[in-house]
This record gives sequence, C-alpha cells and structure tokens, in this order.
Amino acid sequence: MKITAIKAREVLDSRGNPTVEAEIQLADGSTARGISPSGASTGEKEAVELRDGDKSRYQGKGVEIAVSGLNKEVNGAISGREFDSQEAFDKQLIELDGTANKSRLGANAMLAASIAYARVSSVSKKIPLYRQLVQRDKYLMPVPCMNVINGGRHADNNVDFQEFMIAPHNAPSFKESIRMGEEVFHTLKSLLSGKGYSTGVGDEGGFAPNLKSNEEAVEVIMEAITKAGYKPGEDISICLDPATSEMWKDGKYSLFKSTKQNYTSDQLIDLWEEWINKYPIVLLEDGLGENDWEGWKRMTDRLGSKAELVGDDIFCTNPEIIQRGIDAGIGNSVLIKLNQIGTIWETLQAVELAQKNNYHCFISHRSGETEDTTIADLVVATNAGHIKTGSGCRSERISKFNQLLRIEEELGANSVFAGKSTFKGFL
Ligand SMILES: C=C(OP(=O)(O)O)C(=O)O
Ligand SMILES: [Mg+2]
Repeated sequence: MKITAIKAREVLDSRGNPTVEAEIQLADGSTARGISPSGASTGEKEAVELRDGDKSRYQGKGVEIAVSGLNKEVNGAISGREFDSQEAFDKQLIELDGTANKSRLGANAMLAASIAYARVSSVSKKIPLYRQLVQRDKYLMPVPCMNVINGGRHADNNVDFQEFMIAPHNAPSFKESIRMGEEVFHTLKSLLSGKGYSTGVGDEGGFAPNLKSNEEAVEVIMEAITKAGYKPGEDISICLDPATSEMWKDGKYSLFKSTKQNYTSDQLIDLWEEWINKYPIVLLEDGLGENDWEGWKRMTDRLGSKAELVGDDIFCTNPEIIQRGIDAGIGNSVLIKLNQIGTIWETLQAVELAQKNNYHCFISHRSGETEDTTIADLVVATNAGHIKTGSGCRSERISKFNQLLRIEEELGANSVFAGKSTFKGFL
C-alpha cells in the first residue's frame, strides 16, 4: 500500500521533556503513530538522538530539528511510495540519514517513523502489531520484571543501584503474574511506610526511599514478597540493574550516592556473587560497566551459570557489538531497547542474532517513556519471555502491562505464559 504522507510533531515524555511523534497515512486511509522514548543512563554507543538540553548537539532545539527532518526530507522521500517490508522501509531511513550512528536525522526521529510504519502496516492488514512484527502459530507471554525500588540516576535518593525488580514467575498466566507483582508492590508500600520511609516514586514508578544501605533494598523486597504470601525464589525472584557504567571513574566503580566507596571490578563481582548466593537473584543487568570488557569476561566466567547476565550499555542493542560480545564470551543475555539502535528492523536483527547464539533477550522500556506500547507487542512477537517496563504504577509503564493483558486475552489458547522457563537453570 502506498504511503500518502508522514507527519511529525513534538510531544512530551514522562519526564516532561520533548520527544518525537510520527504519524503515517496510507492510500487506503489507514493511519498510525509511533513515539520515541528516551533514556537517562544511556550507553555511549547508542544511536544518537536529537534531544533538547545537555545531551543534544543542538542545545535547545534538537527535537525541533528531528521533527522538521521527518516533515520535510523524509516526507519528500517516502510519500507516494510503497515498501514491501519493514526492512525496506527502515533501510530507506538508514540510507537517507547516511551516518553510522543516525546522528543526522536522529535516532528518535527514525524510530518514531519506523514504529509508525510497523503500526500502519498492521492497521492496513487488520492484524495485531505483534503478528505484523513476527508471524507465529503460538506466542510466549512474558514474565513482567517489575522495578519496585528505584535508585541511581532514576531517583533523588541515596540508593546507588538503579533498579531492584521482582519477577513473579510461578503463575499460570501473565494476568496472574501481574496480580502477584501488584500485591507485592502494595505490600512493599505499606512496609516502607511502616519503617518511616518515603513512598514517593522514581522515574520508573518504583519507590525511592533513602535506605540504610543498598542491600536493605533487597531485604525489604524479600520481606514484602513473604508478607504478600509468596515464597521468594519459588514464586517470585529478584532481578537487578545496578547500571554500573554510571559509577565508572578512573578504572574503578564509585558508589556515588551512599558510601562514596570505590570498588574494583573484582570487588563488585564478589558483591554480586555474595548477593546471588544469599538472595533469589536470577538476573543481573550491567553488573559491570560498558568499558570494562575484561571485567565482564571474568564476571561471566564466575557468575554466568548462576544468573542471567544482561548487557545493556555494553551492547546497546547493536548487532555488531552483540556479535563482538558473543565472540568474546561476554554475558548470556542482551537488553533490547528500540531507541538504542533506532529502527524496528535492526532491533529484530539484534534479537535474532542473540537468540541464534543462545543468548536471552530482555525487552526494555526507557526511563523517559510515553503512552506508546510497541515494546509490549515486541516482547510477544520475539518470544523473549521477559520484559521490564516499570513497577506497579505510572501510566506510561502500566500502559504496556495493559496492552499485554489485551494480547493474552486475544491470543487465548494460542499463547503460553513463559513463567519459570524464562529463568530455567538459574532457579
Ligand atoms: C531502562 C534503563 O534506564 P535508561 O532508560 O535511563 O537507560 C536501563 O538502564 O536499563
Ligand atoms: Mg540498564
């Protein structure tokens, strides 16, 4: 079907910062939109987004430039044309941009257009987005990894590590797993409040109290799981994203918020090993930083059989870097964020490469999100088995859970809940 036009505009993300929305219309009248999210603890090798503010090369008008690129140059190049696949459409965007890191048109502009194209194609064909992305007979519903305590760059508290998540995996369905997670979330709220801690939330909707130590975050989550009537490890396990690239300074990790203590790579690996032995931690993302490949190798050798070791900043959803990681034996899982690479097609390539090499894929939101629910469809389409998209509150996160509830209902017997099999071997 021919594209009639693409129209872009500036809209807001969950931090109240401007981001890009693109809308594509087809000749049959179908229209659909895509919106780009944005991170705070970004990897150095992420595709370049044209943002306003300190991260932008265009201080104060990055989003304006991204929007105008879509409205003029991209609209001129794609209007009146028909593309036979997502690959063809995304390759056209990549060719138009002409840079290795998407810095001319902007990864945020390109992703908004790429999502809009996937969506409008599904609207025109009258099929769900997950089916438009990948055709399967049966789909896997993911375990929601709910980020219930926020720290690091995502909260104004004294907790150094960015994300403390619960994974309710002992459930018959996604719907039940979300219910279990919400029960723990609400129990955690009353526990924190009872201890005299704040129950205000951080960027991703997890609580953001000042605690006595980083470890207290895990302890209070353990208490909440038990108090809610579940068995830690058996019913609900714990996942962590300490986002350690943010702490990397002069070859060491500096816990910049609480103790200001410095850790070598091996001391941090010791800490993770101690925690993994003591608590039911099944997944550790960015346990070491993006520039610490030697440390990552040692961490993988020591902990790779005990937990899912996810590379976020180190891989940046970039197939070339993921291949390097696979060759070097780094990690056993890849975090997948659409805007780190900037198009749907390249994201699917990254997933395919990882899965072909027996790496897990952990589908993720960004800390700056919107009402766009594409990652909910993406996690189902890719059979990735787990997703992180916030805690038990904040609508820009809940919207993804709600979309997954709809998808599970629609698929009925054509879906199965990933549950424990996601963490098989680590439980
Ligand atoms: C979701 C994350 O945060 P951000 O979007 O800030 O990179 C993350 O680090 O995994
Ligand atoms: Mg991360």
